[in-house]
Amino acid sequence: MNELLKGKPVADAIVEALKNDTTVLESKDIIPCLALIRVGEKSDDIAYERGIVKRCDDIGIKTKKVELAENITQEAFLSALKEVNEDSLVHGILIFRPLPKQLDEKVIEVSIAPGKDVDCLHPENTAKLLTGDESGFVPCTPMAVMEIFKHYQIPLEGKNAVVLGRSMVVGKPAALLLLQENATVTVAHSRTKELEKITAGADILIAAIGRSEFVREAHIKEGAVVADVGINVDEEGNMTGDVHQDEAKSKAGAFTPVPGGVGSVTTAVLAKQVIKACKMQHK
Ligand SMILES: Nc1nc(=O)c2c([nH]1)NC[C@@H]1CN(c3ccc(C(=O)N[C@@H](CCC(=O)O)C(=O)O)cc3)C=[N+]21
Repeated sequence: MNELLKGKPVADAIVEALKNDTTVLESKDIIPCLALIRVGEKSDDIAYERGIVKRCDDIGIKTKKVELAENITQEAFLSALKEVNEDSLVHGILIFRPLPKQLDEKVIEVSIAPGKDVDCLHPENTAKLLTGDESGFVPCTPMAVMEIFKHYQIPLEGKNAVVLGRSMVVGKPAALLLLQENATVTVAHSRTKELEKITAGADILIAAIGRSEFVREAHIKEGAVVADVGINVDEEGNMTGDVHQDEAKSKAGAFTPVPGGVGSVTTAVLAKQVIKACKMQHK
């Protein structure tokens, strides 16, 4: 059996639940609002921004675009951030990354209001993720993977899960979330020896290395569940994942397509966290 784990039904289910929330909030004259801080005009930031705005519009979440010049100083950036931190009409803040070199991400991370940090930048939220404290926010992409597993009722307890990649945005948080669901977790990365042997033992494989079609047939255990987090765009504008789709199709038991998989759930998870932030701020 080979199941395609499409993102759309997962995103639709999340969105339906959120629409109830926005209706209730609206009856109390509260409009949830997400501030999007973009520095410069990078095409992948703009692609993500477009997806976020469309999703938020549909749910009834307001978006406030904060567009800053590519050469903005650290001081000016922090003052723009302070403004949305202190704006009581803004409930969530997302900063597109990576930021240009003149900006110090370490300082920016601790400057975002933790209660509005829907993308889990602030160390207070990463600490909550580590300890399993659900009052914090989780990075949207690994959360999207977990929502897909939940929706398709993929058992995780006691399973061998291998996360390929160790970034703060996907790999590390994915490992923690899988651990919380009682999987046995291995984190593999570019320096891992005999990588194929390790991934080929995985019941659950999460590919988050950022290399187009890196995961081939030999990496995949027969019947495994494969989640592909990669969004790679080639010169012709075609989107590919970190997994070779045809080879996953012949070997995996279930896998997420690209496009139309994890990426399509990410904005729904982001919206969910904005509603969570909004509710917390109006308690
Ligand atoms: N703090 C932060 N978090 C990010 O996750 C982040 C970021 N900054 N900066 C930019 C990159 C790039 N990125 C994209 C996401 C979706 C599409 C995209 O095209 N999504 C399609 C669906 C893709 C699919 O179906 O797989 C859509 O929304 O319709 C592109 C690019 C996120 N990033």
